Amino acid sequence: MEFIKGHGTGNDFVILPDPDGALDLTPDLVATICDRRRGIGGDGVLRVVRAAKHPDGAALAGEAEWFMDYWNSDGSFAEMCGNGSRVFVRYLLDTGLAAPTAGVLPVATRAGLVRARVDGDAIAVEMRRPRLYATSAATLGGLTLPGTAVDVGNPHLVCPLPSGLDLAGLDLTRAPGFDPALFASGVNVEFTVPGGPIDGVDAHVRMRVYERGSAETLSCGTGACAVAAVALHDAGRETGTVVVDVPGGRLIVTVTDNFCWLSGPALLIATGTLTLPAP
Ligand SMILES: N[C@@H](CCC[C@H](N)C(=O)O)C(=O)O
Repeated sequence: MEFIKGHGTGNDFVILPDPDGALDLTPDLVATICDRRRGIGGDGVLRVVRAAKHPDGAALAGEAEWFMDYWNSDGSFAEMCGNGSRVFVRYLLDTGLAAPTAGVLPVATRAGLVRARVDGDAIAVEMRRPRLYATSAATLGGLTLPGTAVDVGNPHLVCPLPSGLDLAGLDLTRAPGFDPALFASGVNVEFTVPGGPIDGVDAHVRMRVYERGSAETLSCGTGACAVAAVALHDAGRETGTVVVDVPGGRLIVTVTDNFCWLSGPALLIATGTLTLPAP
């Protein structure tokens, strides 16, 4: 079958066009496709299905033609993927499968509807406003790092590093520990340090992330939204614009009273034919 490879700030995805939802996509198949030696390699899979043809998208079929069926590289589902939705929209636009109406293209996801806008080379998606709901902690090596639990449709734990601790020095080859009572379905963990001042924005943060289901990635869009919401909250603000630098580039997050805009580059880089394993 045809596949397309794309990425947003280095968060890379294998796109599988499956308009009628006919493909028998299993966790094992997703894990094989995402394997960087035995497969194509990616942080996740974006299956492109008509909303009406997928049980998780059907309720939104009146509002969006296409459903982003997102899978993590280990074959688990996630409710939402910020960078994935931006790459998904790039694919829909470049192939002509969809076109914006009045500048806006809606996409159905497991976390509800996201609305996308093309913004020069960047694609911006409007998602739900991040909800800060608890304090918790991550453990890493011998460290216990306090953080804030944030719901962006999917779960996040944002841990600002104490001064003196270097972001680049963290060993994220292993999963950080977290409180399973608070995060029963697992959590994406972001580690942050302040960035230098940038004119015209309310905060600037640098982050690394260990994603649920995908290990360390070069970027996480929903993670950037969670980090921005915590940075604004710590600055005594509820809304504003935050520059979030990830290892794979730069994302801009704008939190409004009701929504959160995530903007950054989204590129398609290759197409090919995937030979599916014999059943
Ligand atoms: N990289 C994504 C998030 C993907 C899902 C996440 N690993 C989860 O399990 O919640 C993003 O850009 O938001």
